[in-house]
Amino acid sequence: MNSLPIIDISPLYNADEAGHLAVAEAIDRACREWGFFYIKGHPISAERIATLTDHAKRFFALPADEKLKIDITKSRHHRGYGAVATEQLDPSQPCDLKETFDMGFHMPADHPEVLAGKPLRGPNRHPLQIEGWTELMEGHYRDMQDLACTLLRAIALALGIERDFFDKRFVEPISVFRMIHYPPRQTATSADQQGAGAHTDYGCVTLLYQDQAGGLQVQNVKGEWIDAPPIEGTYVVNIGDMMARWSNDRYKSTPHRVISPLGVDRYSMPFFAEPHPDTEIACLPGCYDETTPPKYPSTTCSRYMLSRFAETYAYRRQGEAEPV
Ligand SMILES: N=C(N)NCCCC[C@H](N)C(=O)O
Ligand SMILES: O=C(O)CCC(=O)C(=O)O
Ligand SMILES: [Fe+2]
Repeated sequence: MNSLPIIDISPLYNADEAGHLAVAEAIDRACREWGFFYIKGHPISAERIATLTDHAKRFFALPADEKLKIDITKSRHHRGYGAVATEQLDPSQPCDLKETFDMGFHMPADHPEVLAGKPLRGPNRHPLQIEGWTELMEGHYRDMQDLACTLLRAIALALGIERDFFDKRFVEPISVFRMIHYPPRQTATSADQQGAGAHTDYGCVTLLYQDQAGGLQVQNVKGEWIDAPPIEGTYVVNIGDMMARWSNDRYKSTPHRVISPLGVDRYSMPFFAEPHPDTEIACLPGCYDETTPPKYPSTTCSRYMLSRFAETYAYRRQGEAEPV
């Protein structure tokens, strides 16, 4: 078994319970065996993807000083533009050869949680130079959160917990929508300067749109890297570490990486689904018993996320005060 499953999730959008169950079972199997799968039959249109891609290309083509007006390393709330080498997903490798735009759940500056200085809470920082950007991205963020919650309801069904377990926890979430530009790799031998170093994701589930350039690789059970090639009209979905903790490793959080293609630009757009920051992440009922006790101590979403950020962002590692 060396290729990732493709699951048609359209039955989740109609009322037939048998259809929901069949999809939940397919997702359950994929999460146990791979922690990775493709979905088709989702509601994000090809036009939406085309518009987003056009906006991403326009943004990343701006001069550096324009992009750096929303520099993420100068954002108190972890929003905005990350230049090449801002992030280092694999600490044993050079910094990632990619630039990024990150947005989250928008909270106005006068919101009580923002005034209280709660980590990761605050307003989005959009590139105002690009007309229509803010409306497009804020609408897409809501649509991606809805899609994530639809998948999470199927996961809840598979895990035998209340169907709305995750919906309740994803109110005012810290989910992130990110756009990524991977500049082309110049020579065949520069494969070790990775677009994204090997890592596991931090959150619950990640929903990834990738363009046709290729380069995403996933580790199989034998530890070999296999390609997760682009498949038109699909999203790649993967389990993150918080879901692995919640499910006591019933669901795998699988290492993956991006080897930038030679001589071509690559664009991708992951949505990292992460719950409300105060959510407790502790082994779910039904995921442990006497023979398999909980493997991870309980933590909270925000505590866990901040510890992971500190490992992969050089500027957060240096013990600098939170920037403005
Ligand atoms: N969730 C947030 N905020 N992510 C921003 C960094 C993305 C890196 C990482 N692979 C990840 O799993 O998150
Ligand atoms: O760009 C991709 O295809 C994957 C990116 C990724 O794994 C991440 O940002 O966590
Ligand atoms: Fe990832």
